Amino acid sequence: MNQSKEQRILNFVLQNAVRGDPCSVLETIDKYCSQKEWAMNVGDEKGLILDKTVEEVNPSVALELGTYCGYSAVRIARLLKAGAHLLTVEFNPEFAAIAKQMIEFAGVQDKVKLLEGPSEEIIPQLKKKYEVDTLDFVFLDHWKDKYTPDTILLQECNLLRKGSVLLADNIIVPGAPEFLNYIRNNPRFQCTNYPSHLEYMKVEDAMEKAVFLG
Ligand SMILES: O=C(NC/C=C/[C@H]1OC[C@H](O)[C@@H]1O)c1cc([N+](=O)[O-])cc(O)c1O
Ligand SMILES: [Mg+2]
Repeated sequence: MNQSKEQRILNFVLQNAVRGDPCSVLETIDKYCSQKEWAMNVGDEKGLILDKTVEEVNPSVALELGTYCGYSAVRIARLLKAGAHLLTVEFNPEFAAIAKQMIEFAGVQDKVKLLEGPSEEIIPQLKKKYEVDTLDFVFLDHWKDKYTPDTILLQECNLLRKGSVLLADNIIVPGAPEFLNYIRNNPRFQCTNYPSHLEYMKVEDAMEKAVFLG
């Protein structure tokens, strides 16, 4: 059976990146996906916005929704301080299997917990099953129509505290209009827009940062 694109991306990393070097893994994925096959990693341009936000928040506990191949999990984990960790949620088993290998090859597995399943099932388990008190940082990059219901669910599960930072990818492409409307009209969030470009393309995209005001 022929390989998936995600398997080809992983193989390219295993053969060309430096084991245990997260930056090398990121560069190698970006090289493959800009030169050979496009894939929906946050990429190097929007990745810089992600980096700056993670460095600013310096989270002890971070959540990512939509792991895919693990590019942004590696990107986030490489910046986490000692003792901090990232929980990343992926419901597609094939993607989760690829991401697990990607995270281990990058050497950040001790900082990342990959949770396989639908976000709406996992979010309500974070406190009891995954010993989360509150989340300092949340990266939303999964199905765009799940950004809003999952943001509401995070609040209902008391997983956000005053100052928790949400960062959402793909505000323009594929777009998350309902989320943008929800979050920008919600007095409990302070929003900032970061114009950028769709990964590996000359197409406009943007990220939206939303700080929970408690
Ligand atoms: O659908 C996108 N992401 C959501 C992926 C959602 C889920 O697809 C299967 C897997 O469970 C993954 O989590 C997406 C799509 C594009 N795009 O240009 O089509 C660009 C992006 O950055 C994206 O994150
Ligand atoms: Mg995305």
